[in-house]
Amino acid sequence: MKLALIAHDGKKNDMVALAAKHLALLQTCSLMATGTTGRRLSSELGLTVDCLLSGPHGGDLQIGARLAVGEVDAVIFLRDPMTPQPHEPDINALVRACDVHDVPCATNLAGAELMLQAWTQRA
Ligand SMILES: O=C(CO)COP(=O)(O)O
Repeated sequence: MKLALIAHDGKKNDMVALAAKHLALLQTCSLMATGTTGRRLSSELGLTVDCLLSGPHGGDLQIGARLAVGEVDAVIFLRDPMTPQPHEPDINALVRACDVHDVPCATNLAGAELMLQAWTQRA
């Protein structure tokens, strides 16, 4: 599975904990992530992650571009709904691209858990 992982700063600890919980599955995936998220997953969990640009510098758009050409199977995007983001248009573009291309996109922990549990049962 080609999985994109993204977390806003207020959700990065949640992302690391989620990935730690599902480490065995994620080790079988081809992972990409926005820069800071990816570096944390790599350094703290030893995951191999294709780290793109940081979100505010275009990382969401890079993932969206890959998704549009079939290079992303699913997205976990732990957004922080309480903190305004300078690159809100990029975030909306990525979520829209998921809807346009019917790619599953979990934007909170509960949805991400369901997604990863479903993938674990299929694996
Ligand atoms: O801002 C982000 C997504 O919109 C996340 O980017 P980073 O993983 O580089 O912090």
